[in-house]
Amino acid sequence: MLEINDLEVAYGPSQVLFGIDLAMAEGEAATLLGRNGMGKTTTLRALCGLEPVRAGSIRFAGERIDGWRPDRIGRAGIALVPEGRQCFPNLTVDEHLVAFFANRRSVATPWTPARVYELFPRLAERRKNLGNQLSGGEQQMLAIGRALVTNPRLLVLDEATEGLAPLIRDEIWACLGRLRGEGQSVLVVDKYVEKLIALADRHTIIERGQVVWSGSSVELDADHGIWHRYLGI
Ligand SMILES: Nc1ncnc2c1ncn2[C@@H]1O[C@H](COP(=O)(O)OP(=O)(O)OP(=O)(O)O)[C@@H](O)[C@H]1O
Repeated sequence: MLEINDLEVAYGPSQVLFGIDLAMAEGEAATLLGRNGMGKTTTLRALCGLEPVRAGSIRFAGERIDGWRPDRIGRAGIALVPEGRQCFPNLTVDEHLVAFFANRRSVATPWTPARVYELFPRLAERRKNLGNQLSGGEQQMLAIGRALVTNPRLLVLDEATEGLAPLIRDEIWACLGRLRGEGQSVLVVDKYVEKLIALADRHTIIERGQVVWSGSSVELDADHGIWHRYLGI
């Protein structure tokens, strides 16, 4: 479903990705790991068309999508839950979900605003609140809901548990586990390796814009030397 080959990205003269490879099959959950500033967010942003690709290729669902505009990539079925949530301050919760709802692939049981409210009852209580009137946890739930109602083939989450209270974080992990159980393909960047091992099938670790390790949850779980060496844990 997704194949990133030899991806290179630069911010002006400063190159930050030096040939990232990553592949995912439909229904898989994969992670991208690495210390701060190693290029995880940049990889996700390039995948979503938010940073220009300098070299390499990105194929999704049989098409080469590098060079496409972000809205086209979104319509092709990739939805991003961005770092920092990026909820619209002047739209209500309801407006976020209604504006983004689409069932382009005609899935049998699509994510609708009503289903998102079942998933996150706290959001239902806040449905008339504006984006800037929500707590961090509520904004995160809204960012996930906004991505889900596009009914994506691939859901991409960048640090979705960052800065949240432990109970809310657990709620987000439970939500991701449920999505995974329903067969949703997910690509996750996060810091909680134990949670990610439980959630995902495959992991890719990057360091200074290059892949330094990739393998299964079993392999990552078995070798804490990898955690120490590449993740500083
Ligand atoms: N807009 C930008 N302009 C210039 N350099 C940038 C920009 N965004 C990121 N960088 C640099 O690119 C490198 C990779 O950053 P990136 O945000 O992709 O890392 P990351 O692995 O996601 O880290 P973090 O966990 O801190 O978000 C870093 O050195 C960062 O300083």
